[in-house]
Amino acid sequence: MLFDLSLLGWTASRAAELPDGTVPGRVSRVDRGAAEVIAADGRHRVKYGARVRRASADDPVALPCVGDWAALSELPEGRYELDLVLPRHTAFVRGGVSRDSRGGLSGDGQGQVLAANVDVVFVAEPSMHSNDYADLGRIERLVALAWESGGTPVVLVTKSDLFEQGLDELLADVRTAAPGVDVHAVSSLLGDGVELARGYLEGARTAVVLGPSGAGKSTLVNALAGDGVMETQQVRAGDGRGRHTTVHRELIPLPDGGLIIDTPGIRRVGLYEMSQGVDLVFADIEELAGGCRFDDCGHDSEPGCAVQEAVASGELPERRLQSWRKLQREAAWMAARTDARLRKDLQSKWKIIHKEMRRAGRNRP
Ligand SMILES: Nc1nc2c(ncn2[C@@H]2O[C@H](COP(=O)(O)OP(=O)(O)OP(=O)(O)O)[C@@H](O)[C@H]2O)c(=O)[nH]1
Ligand SMILES: [Zn+2]
Repeated sequence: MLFDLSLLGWTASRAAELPDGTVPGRVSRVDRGAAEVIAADGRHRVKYGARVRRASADDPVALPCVGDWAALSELPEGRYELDLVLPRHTAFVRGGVSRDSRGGLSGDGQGQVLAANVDVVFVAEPSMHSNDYADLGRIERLVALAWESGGTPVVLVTKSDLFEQGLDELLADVRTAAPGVDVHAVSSLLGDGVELARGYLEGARTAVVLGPSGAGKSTLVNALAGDGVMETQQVRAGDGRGRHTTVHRELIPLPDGGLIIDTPGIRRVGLYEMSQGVDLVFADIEELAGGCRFDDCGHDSEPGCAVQEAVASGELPERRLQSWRKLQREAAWMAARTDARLRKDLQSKWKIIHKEMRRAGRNRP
């Protein structure tokens, strides 16, 4: 099967980053030291070249991850090797935090990239969950994660068909929790809002869907992918894996271009480092804070606190301030546990790689 890479997000500016003598491929899945990539001539399973192995031995952030664009070099017999990960435009990075058997948390200072080059982050929050309404605090948290990744959040209030009345009021509340972010109601069941969501993928953009279990993420992905998912299953059936094997695709190309990344890692997103993301979600509080008497005001009981005044006057919902406190604490906690070097290394590493590639580009015959 042939792929039109431009439908997978390949662009001229990406092409300029590709070293001579290599071909591009997009990582659709990784496991056990190898990746599945989609190249123009089809899907391939590829091993990592020496350069990738060396870099990732020092730092797991250099490991290929789903969504990466990679430079592949050709081996005999039509096989490829993954030579280089092209610069990531966005990345979901998780600090090396794991839960031990006793439920405690430990950080090993090693980050991990869960997904790369995600343009649009759909934050799916059910309009109703059991008997509860949409959880605004959870929306704030996931929108912060989305900003932190470098992608653009879009909030989808799912299962909107469960609401007969009051949906507009609910959407208005959700908008206060996500200032500056598009908010839409979606019912995958009725098909409402699905085309609106698809619109965000125009121009071959890549999306993920974040949200709690039962939010309707899979149902939405299926509604968006439609025939696309069927097609990938047929391809899989063709390679002898049996028709009825459920294949969990992690990078799903949509029929009209655009892609959805759906990985267990992204689904289980818990804690990330997210200091900047929190600031963006609480832009209203940040702005009010400009009027506080003290620069380092904690908006608690400090005199001349403009944030407390706004709560008192009803301008700022008390819930927002509580939510801000909670996420601030979490972000500080994460920052203490995530190797601060990680991000710096990540940035300088890409700078060096960029420079190397530019030099290589100039020396092209
Ligand atoms: N009423 C209604 N139910 C929906 C809608 N979308 C999904 N559901 C139902 O909600 C349940 C959960 O949907 P999923 O798509 O599996 O949810 P998920 O977010 O993928 O859940 P996890 O896989 O656990 O993360 C299923 O029973 C769906 O049929 C919708 O638009 N309206
Ligand atoms: Zn203050």
